[in-house]
Amino acid sequence: MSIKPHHTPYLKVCGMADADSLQAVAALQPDFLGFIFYPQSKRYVGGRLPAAAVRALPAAIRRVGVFVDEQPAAVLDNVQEYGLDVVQLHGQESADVCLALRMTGVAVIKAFAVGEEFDFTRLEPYVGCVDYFLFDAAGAQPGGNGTAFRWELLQGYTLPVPYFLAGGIGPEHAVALPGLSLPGLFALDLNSRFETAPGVKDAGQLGRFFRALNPKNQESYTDGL
Ligand SMILES: O=C(O)c1ccccc1NCC(=O)[C@H](O)[C@H](O)COP(=O)(O)O
Repeated sequence: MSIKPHHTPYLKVCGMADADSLQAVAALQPDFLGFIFYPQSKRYVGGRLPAAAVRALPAAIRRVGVFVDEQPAAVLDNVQEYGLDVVQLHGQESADVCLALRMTGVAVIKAFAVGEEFDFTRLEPYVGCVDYFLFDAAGAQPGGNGTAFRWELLQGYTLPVPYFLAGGIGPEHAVALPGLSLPGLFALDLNSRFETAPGVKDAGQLGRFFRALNPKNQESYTDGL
């Protein structure tokens, strides 16, 4: 019998669009760093972050490109140019598009916007076509809205696809997150709640948050809230 070791969720910091902040956040060794390839986003990497700075990241940090209803050929061009390990599809991409991209060897995250309720049967066609789901709060923008959905909706999750929990996760959640037990939870996604400006992350605040996810450090963290 094998016993799977319990681990705290992996950490993804998304929406990196500033070279200095990229270096500071990379030094914290997150598991994933996300880059937005959606021109309408305030965190769009185009013209802000050289591809070479992304390619130069340590291999232990997985580079995630976030796309919204982009042509697969354009997604793959950016995979090459930026050395992306993972593509996060944050629009209405079909299961077929996800599978076609995955077959090229890049890992695929399919994002879904969660409102007051969520119909989990929508996910079924994607099983086997993606590596991960990402559940984000529905809002005015496709992502980066800074609001949370009701995480309890995930308590009955039964699909064999691990997921990223996203949407409005902020410094105050470090207290509740270590005790959060959601089936299938793989990683936490942090973005606008840790910014000093769009695309510029507060590495000090992120570092305190990372440390606080270790329950042993909780008491000193709440002193600082
Ligand atoms: O962050 C954006 O500007 C963005 C724009 C368009 C599509 C996706 C986008 N972000 C993707 C993410 O994975 C975010 O981290 C996620 O939406 C959560 O963001 P936040 O609510 O700010 O924590």
